[in-house]
Amino acid sequence: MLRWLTAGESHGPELVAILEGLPAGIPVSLDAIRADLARRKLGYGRGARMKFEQDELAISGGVRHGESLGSPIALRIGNTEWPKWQEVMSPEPVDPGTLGRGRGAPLTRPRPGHADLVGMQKYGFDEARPVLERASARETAARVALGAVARAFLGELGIRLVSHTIAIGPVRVPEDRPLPMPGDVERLDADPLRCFDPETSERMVAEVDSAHKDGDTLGGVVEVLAYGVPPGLGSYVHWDRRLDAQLAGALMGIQAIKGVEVGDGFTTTTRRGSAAHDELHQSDGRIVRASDRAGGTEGGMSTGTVLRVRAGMKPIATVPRALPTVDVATGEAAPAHHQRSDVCAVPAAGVVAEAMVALTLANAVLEKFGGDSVGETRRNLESYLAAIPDALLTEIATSEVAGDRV
Ligand SMILES: Cc1cc2nc3c(=O)[nH]c(=O)nc-3n(C[C@H](O)[C@H](O)[C@H](O)COP(=O)(O)O)c2cc1C
Ligand SMILES: C=C(O[C@@H]1CC(C(=O)O)=C[C@@H](OP(=O)(O)O)[C@H]1O)C(=O)O
Repeated sequence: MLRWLTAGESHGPELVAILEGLPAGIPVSLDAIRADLARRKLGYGRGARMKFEQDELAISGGVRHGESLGSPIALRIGNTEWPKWQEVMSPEPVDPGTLGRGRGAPLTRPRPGHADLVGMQKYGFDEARPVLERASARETAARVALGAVARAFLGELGIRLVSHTIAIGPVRVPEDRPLPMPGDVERLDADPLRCFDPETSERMVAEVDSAHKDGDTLGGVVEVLAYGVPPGLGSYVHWDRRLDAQLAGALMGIQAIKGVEVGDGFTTTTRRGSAAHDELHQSDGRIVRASDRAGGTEGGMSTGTVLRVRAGMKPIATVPRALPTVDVATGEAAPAHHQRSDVCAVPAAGVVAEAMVALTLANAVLEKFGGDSVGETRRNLESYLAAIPDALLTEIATSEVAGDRV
């Protein structure tokens, strides 16, 4: 079983993350993790903080000479903004007199749609600072770092991931467009919205500009694809062993994600059964699926076709033209607090979603195949595949052979 934990506040000294349960022998490169951290900062519409804050990555355990040791992997990501926040976020008590001004002023006007109000009720705070510090999606940097390690493990088994933006607000990629492949990552990352369709991307940029001009924010939809996933990860035997349920939980666990679809998801509900499923046919001694509407799972198990999941993100809650709220210090109506924020963080959410899918798949792989070294995991996977009887053989949709969406 793979376990992972993150800790750290948005304006604290650093984020820390631990990943336990990965086998030895996985190539783990600081540069590869840094590259993923940089990808998480991408996207047209992100706020000023992404430009000046650097993610200072260090590995403090579990890796030697570029390879995992099988022991817990410990990562640290320093917040370069820390010097400005040392007093506000000091772990030691500070003089309340000096704290009450500037950055340390109490945030008593909770933002509708953020964690502020319920967090204050739940944890017994009289202002929102101690809530938003951990609710903030700054924490997703730690998950992306862990996800990069999980992806390196999956890569050793031929499983490769890619994510892209499907929609920004009402602007959506038409359903008949081809799916990106893992080899398209550079092109995707070069696009302002990480959108694979240039014409839609232009309209997305205009939508972000328009929201920005209006002092407003946007959400959208991202899609994660995994190629080379063997059949049989997850299980139908119990609810919490279903791969689709695990993926949905992992994606829903990302800040601001409010909907998840597996495959054609909600669109499937509008179809008749005869047009909703993936027919099985015989071709060259293999069973092939005539379409990929299910998105790579049946009965809570991976099918071997392209795994395709989508996550819907709500618009950013810190709306520049601040929403009406109540100042909990006075009981009076007031605009919600706002200093700065992203107009749209959907492209970044795609990179985070990719990390969460990688961690979920890595866990499912280890549950099925185990292994204390990556070589052992690989041998177990190969012998499982080799033991599938000829009459049941299907193709695994690797990134080399997978076709366009049907
Ligand atoms: C990558 C990313 C960046 C985000 N940036 C902001 C932001 O700048 N301002 C904001 O109010 N919310 C932002 N959010 C969303 C909030 O963190 C989220 O809405 C909040 O924690 C409340 O959780 P909930 O939306 O899941 O209920 C971001 C989310 C993600 C995934
Ligand atoms: C710092 C990050 O995202 C932050 C997530 C976030 C939120 O409320 O979730 C609010 C913003 O922080 P601030 O209010 O300090 O500008 C984002 O910048 C990051 O992704 O690294």
